[in-house]
Amino acid sequence: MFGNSLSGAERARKRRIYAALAVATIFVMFMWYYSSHKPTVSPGGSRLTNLSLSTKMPYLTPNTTTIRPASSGLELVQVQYVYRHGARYPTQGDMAHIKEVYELDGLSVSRDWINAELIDGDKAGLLAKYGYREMTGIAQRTMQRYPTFLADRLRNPESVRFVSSEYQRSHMSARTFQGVVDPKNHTKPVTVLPLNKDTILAMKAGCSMWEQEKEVATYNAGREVAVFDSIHGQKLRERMSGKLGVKSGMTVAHISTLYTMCGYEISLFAQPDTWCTLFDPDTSALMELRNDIKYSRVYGPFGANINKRMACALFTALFRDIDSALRDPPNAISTFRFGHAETIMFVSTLLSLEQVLGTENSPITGAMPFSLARHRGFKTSVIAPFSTNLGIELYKDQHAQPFFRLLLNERAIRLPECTDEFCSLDVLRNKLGDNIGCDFNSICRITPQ
Ligand SMILES: O=P(O)(O)O[C@H]1[C@H](OP(=O)(O)O)[C@@H](OP(=O)(O)O)[C@H](O)[C@@H](O)[C@H]1OP(=O)(O)O
Repeated sequence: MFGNSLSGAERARKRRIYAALAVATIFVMFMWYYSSHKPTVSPGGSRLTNLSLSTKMPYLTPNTTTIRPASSGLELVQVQYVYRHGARYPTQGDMAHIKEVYELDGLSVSRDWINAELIDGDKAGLLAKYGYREMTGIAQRTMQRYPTFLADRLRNPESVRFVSSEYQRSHMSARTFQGVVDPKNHTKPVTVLPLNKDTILAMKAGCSMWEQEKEVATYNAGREVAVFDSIHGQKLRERMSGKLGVKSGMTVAHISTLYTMCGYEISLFAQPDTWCTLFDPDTSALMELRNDIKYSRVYGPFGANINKRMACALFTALFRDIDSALRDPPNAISTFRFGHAETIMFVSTLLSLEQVLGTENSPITGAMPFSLARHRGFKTSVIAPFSTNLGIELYKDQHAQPFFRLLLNERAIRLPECTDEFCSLDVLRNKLGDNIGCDFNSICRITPQ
């Protein structure tokens, strides 16, 4: 009744069904792998990305609905924010590296990958279109976060101030932010700190001791990057040379520039379809790790001890304003300060925020397993993207006891010494210790041996 033998036609039909199932299975598996490894191709104009782009990371709008309002017993007295400027064009140094890649022997990419704006010296270091947009969006959300507080304070033009470093990118970020917060121009013009007097925003500029220590940090970072390149370089070179048609001469340093170019393409032009197609999320995270070997030593917790002091003049200014506000709350001054990537990295280093931001905080080395590195607290795409910002909110309770809350990139963070994000000001004052009232100039002075 149930003969074992199938007719020839039935056998052929079965073979076709099995073949179709096999093809479908392979297709489904490919689509799963591709979708989990390809960079997010954002809709036109959006800069959303799943790539880790280090200090060239665009500022991604946070979900600010997660910010808890203060409990009814806490009255907001003052807000102070410190920012890196918005997305900017490459500095002269980066433009030179980009030009070198454009001129690589055998480079074969389509014309739209060669973006002249990335090597236009007239634009070097200037705030870019998306940098203005970042600042506008952050200012709008700031107004929404403090709807009555800022409106009340702006009635007294003296009580909201804006300060920037001397660089155009910081100054124009401050002016853009001010234009949104104070459209009627009640407040004073942005105070621009001359570079040779700026100890709080472009603080590295005048610090000889840090400059001297930077040489050592850069040397140490170079040794670790060499270890990194010895482990990962071959695979990276094969991947990139194959994709770009470069026959020889591509170094890992060139690949680092390709990675930087991807960051600028996304941050400045919302363009994920050129150099960024060379990087999947894991490769971009690996390149960020290579960068963070350097940044964590030059500016971060794994370099010279002076890195832990470099934000002391800034915190002295912040606490000068906090103590003044506590003496006279109705006339408290809220200040918005606009600096650079290192401004926030030095703040993070002084506060040891890497311990808040990650579970792995051993020195970032060239041989660090990626499985460990992905959990590190010092990650530049988190701490130092364009427009990165740290806020200090000052409150007093019904007994006039002062409390503070920190926000990093519009998300509340809790110091390990605090039991809640709203925390006694004494905890922050004690944590900062003699960084408040420090003599920055003597810290930076090189004492003759
Ligand atoms: O993106 P990073 O933090 O590296 O930018 C640095 C600048 O370094 P560069 O982009 O050239 O690699 C650095 O410029 P440099 O000419 O001094 O090397 C600049 O001083 C520093 O403030 C960072 O620039 P930004 O203003 O934070 O974007």
